[in-house]
Amino acid sequence: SENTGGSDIPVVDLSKSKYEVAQNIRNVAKDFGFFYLINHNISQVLLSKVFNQSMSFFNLSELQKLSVKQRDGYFGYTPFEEEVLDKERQYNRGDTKEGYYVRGPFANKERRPLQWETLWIDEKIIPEFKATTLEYYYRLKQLSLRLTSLIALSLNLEENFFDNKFQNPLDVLRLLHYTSEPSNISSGIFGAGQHTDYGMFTILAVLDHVSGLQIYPPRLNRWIDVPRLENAFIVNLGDQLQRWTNDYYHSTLHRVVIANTSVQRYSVAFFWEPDFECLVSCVPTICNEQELPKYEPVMHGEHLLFKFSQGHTQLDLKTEL
Ligand SMILES: O=C(O)CCC(=O)C(=O)O
Ligand SMILES: [Fe+2]
Repeated sequence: SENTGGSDIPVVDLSKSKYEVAQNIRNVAKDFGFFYLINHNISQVLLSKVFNQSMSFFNLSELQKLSVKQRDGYFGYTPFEEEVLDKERQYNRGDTKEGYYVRGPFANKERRPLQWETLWIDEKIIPEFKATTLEYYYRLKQLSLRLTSLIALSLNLEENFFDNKFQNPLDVLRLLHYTSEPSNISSGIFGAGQHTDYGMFTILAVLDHVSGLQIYPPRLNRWIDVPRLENAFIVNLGDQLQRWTNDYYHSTLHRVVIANTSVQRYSVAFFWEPDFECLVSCVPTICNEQELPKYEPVMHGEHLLFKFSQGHTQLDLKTEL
């Protein structure tokens, strides 16, 4: 049985040998699609700086935040209830959270679909914001590359199997802030509606002990809590990894349910997304004469645009296609 760090969720320990880690990932990817990641070498000092910057940003006036509001061609601020992750259940109101998407610039200069620049908050307003969030963004990029080669190993692929799929990755960091309004499942009020993530995987950091994240692992058929684990990231596998593995690895449904609490919830998610042009199809160590692909190949950018337009209905993404 897996080490579960005191909750139902397994732990993957990056201080072990890469073969042990790969085996570990393989064991948890199918039944959970979620794991805690420990010994990831990202300092708690940097993490608390990121959360401090996040709080400074979300504490600004609505007017200041709206000055960097997300618009076509740019990443930025998404106001409360702007996003609706689960239209079916959230029939009445969007997610009770606000967010801020940030990422570094792309190496290739010409404007490409979804290679959006970030609208940065003025450094006169929050001096350290850009430097701190970008430092964290680049650290998580490195960590994601490492995790990507471990996932390749876990699938009996060459460690560099995915490298050519992440030449201009569409990765993005998102700061999130939830109001203290309690969720109400029957009224369709959620911190974040149920969804799966769109890319290869997501690395999530949660501030303090404000829980609320719940997942629906395939084998359990019920929602379980994912409490915060000290010094650990929460990693969840996304749609494209499920597709690459012909459903062997699972992109697990999750949601945020805010309990009645006086403490507000802050989290930071790093979404690890392949290149726009990356064609995602079943990997050769899984699909063969016996096992046929369940899915047509899909271009990652098209999947991402589709999902993005479903959640952010106020954005006009026509020019991206
Ligand atoms: O804030 C969280 O804990 C989860 C957020 C999430 O699932 C997402 O933004 O995709
Ligand atoms: Fe998510």
